[in-house]
Amino acid sequence: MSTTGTSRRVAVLGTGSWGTAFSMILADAGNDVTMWGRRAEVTDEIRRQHTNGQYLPGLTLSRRITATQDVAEALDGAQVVVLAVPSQSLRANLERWRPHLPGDALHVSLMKGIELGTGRRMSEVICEVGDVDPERVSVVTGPNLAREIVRRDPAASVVASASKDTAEAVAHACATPYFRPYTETDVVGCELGGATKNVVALAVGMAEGLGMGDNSKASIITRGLAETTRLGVRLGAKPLTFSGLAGVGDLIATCMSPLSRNHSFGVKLGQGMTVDEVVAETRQVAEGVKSAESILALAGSVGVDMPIVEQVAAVVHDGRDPSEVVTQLMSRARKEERR
Ligand SMILES: NC(=O)C1=CN([C@@H]2O[C@H](COP(=O)(O)OP(=O)(O)OC[C@H]3O[C@@H](n4cnc5c(N)ncnc54)[C@H](O)[C@@H]3O)[C@@H](O)[C@H]2O)C=CC1
Ligand SMILES: O=C(CO)COP(=O)(O)O
Repeated sequence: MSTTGTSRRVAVLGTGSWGTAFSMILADAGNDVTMWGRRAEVTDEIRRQHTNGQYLPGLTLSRRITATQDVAEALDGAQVVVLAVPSQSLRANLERWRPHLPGDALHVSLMKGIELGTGRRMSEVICEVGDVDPERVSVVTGPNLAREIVRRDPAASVVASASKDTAEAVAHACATPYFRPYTETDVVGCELGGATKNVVALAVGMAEGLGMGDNSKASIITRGLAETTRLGVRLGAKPLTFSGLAGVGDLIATCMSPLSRNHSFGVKLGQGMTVDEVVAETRQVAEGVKSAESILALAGSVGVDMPIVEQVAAVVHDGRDPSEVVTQLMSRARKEERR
């Protein structure tokens, strides 16, 4: 694999699917990567066998990638710190990691969720708890299913930061012949797009599990985009961000792919499993399950109507039957499409 970036020392905190796939991208781009993970069996396997069989079976990792359970070791000398843990665990993890975070490093969020209780985006949690300057924080988001990325199938993505220089530096560090990052300054729009598409994918999955076809799924995706844009614009995002990779791009990938954990979670709910049953057999994070509640609360706090998110939250938190969701959505008062 040819390299396209200047070599940097990168710490990737999180050894799940996306932390591992993104480490592969970083190594292919010429960087040296130290991953941090909680479980010795995973970090030992990455370090000794150059594989992560639980999350990405069949992948052989570059010798540029190593792994440790010691966060101080992972962060020592890191020029870029990549955060890839489940969104709802970020705050508690950052509280432990804070003493070791290199003050001059660029921080990159790979996470697609909104924090429960605070309604904060992940970059906000990084700035607040990690005490990081917003100009040194960026977000990588877009249609990037980890299991396709590790096949090195071509994909595009967005690196968003308040600082154009930071976005450019991070994009440079992760550009490879199969991974094409675009830069963006609309951090709010990119993070809301990434978090909300997971909830919409749950709804699309439910429709599929109930036996509905492509008209139904396309309608949910499109109306999901409308309510995502409504919330984003109210919170200061640029409307056009939602027609880009962080909006439509990620919605299409996540809502249509059987590789999406959120989509698959929704399918199982539609087929009649309970949330607890699906959680029990799901070993990876489906962020939309928690973000449905936090996004709904965020929308409520600024007076934005999000009927699809509301119905998903009713299913995953209040046990509403998915078939009732359809009736609820279809019986809403008719209105103009753009309102
Ligand atoms: N997998 C994918 O295709 C993509 C995922 N993302 C986002 O990346 C973020 C991470 O997701 P994945 O790596 O896919 O999840 P995953 O479920 O594959 O891995 C999560 C990792 O975090 C660890 N973990 C779980 N609870 C933890 C805790 N309390 N503290 C510290 N570590 C904990 C797990 O052991 C695992 O190593 C999510 O926000 C997800 O939405 C974004 C783009 C693509
Ligand atoms: O964010 C993703 C693709 O861009 C991954 O989606 P899932 O978390 O639903 O697998």
